[in-house]
Amino acid sequence: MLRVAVPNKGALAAAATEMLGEAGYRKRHEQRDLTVLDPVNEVEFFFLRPKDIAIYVGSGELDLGITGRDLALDSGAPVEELQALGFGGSTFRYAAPAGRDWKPADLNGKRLATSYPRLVRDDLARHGVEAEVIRLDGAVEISIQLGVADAIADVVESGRSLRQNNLVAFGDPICVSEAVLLQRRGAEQSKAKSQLAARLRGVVFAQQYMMLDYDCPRTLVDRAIAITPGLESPTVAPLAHEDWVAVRAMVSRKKVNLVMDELAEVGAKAILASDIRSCRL
Ligand SMILES: Nc1ncnc2c1ncn2[C@@H]1O[C@H](COP(=O)(O)OP(=O)(O)OP(=O)(O)O)[C@@H](O)[C@H]1O
Ligand SMILES: O=P(O)(O)OC[C@H]1O[C@H](OP(=O)(O)OP(=O)(O)O)[C@H](O)[C@@H]1O
Ligand SMILES: [Mg+2]
Repeated sequence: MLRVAVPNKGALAAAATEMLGEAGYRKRHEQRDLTVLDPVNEVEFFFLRPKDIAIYVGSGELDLGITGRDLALDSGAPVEELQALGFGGSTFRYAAPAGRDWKPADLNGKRLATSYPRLVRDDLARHGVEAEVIRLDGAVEISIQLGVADAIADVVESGRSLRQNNLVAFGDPICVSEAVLLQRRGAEQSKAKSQLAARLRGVVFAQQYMMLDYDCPRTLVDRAIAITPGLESPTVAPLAHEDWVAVRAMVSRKKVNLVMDELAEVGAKAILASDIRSCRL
């Protein structure tokens, strides 16, 4: 039985559960359940705090875990990424009161509040900066106003929390994070583990692509398939009207509207874009 850790609350929990559901695994029905057995797929899921997940996986007690890259780095646990999962994206950054041009070197001798002390200490050491790291559990942005810190290092997603507190981010991001599938560093591969990773990869790819179907005059098909080359090659199928063909190709979700505009301009008709739920490439 494969033992897999999943975030039980916070920013990653809903999307992680959703992705596992799309990949064909059993979902938990009760928010408070700490374990779910999926006998069909021979997996047991453990719903844990995202901060703790890398520790369980690094110790070898659990085979796989889903958590944030930043949280995994901060734990210091010996884990490695098998697959980036494309959700829970954020950057982890230094920030300080607006109105001054801050640089990481300015943190020397300052008090720096964060919920990710190891990630921050490692980065300060890389910059050769000596600062006092103050560990807080959350609401870190308010700590400067309340007088316990001079600067912070925190998760930035939209940047709204920084703006609301009149703070500016500075320096390169300490970490560019997203949710990741982890295993213990150097752990042996098993069929069960690679199957779960492949299923999640299938959902990640499916979310990044759309399926495009359209009809195209036979004379224009070369121009059309240059716009939609697909992954290997597009499907071109005959239609009842012999002057026309049907084309089917996967297209990057981000570019799909642009591609549809170009196809329409070339003379394609009945251009349909549909979601892909999962795939194996
Ligand atoms: N807007 C966001 N706020 C916090 N974490 C985010 C956000 N967007 C993505 N993340 C990622 O989610 C993970 C943090 O999740 P976690 O559940 O610990 O934080 P949280 O949602 O702030 O929960 P809590 O405040 O209860 O600790 C990190 O990997 C972080 O990069
Ligand atoms: O850039 P933004 O889109 O504003 O998102 C980032 C903010 O969201 C999170 O806080 P959360 O609401 O989880 O509160 P917390 O600080 O108490 O964890 C995170 O810690 C940042 O404060
Ligand atoms: Mg938080």
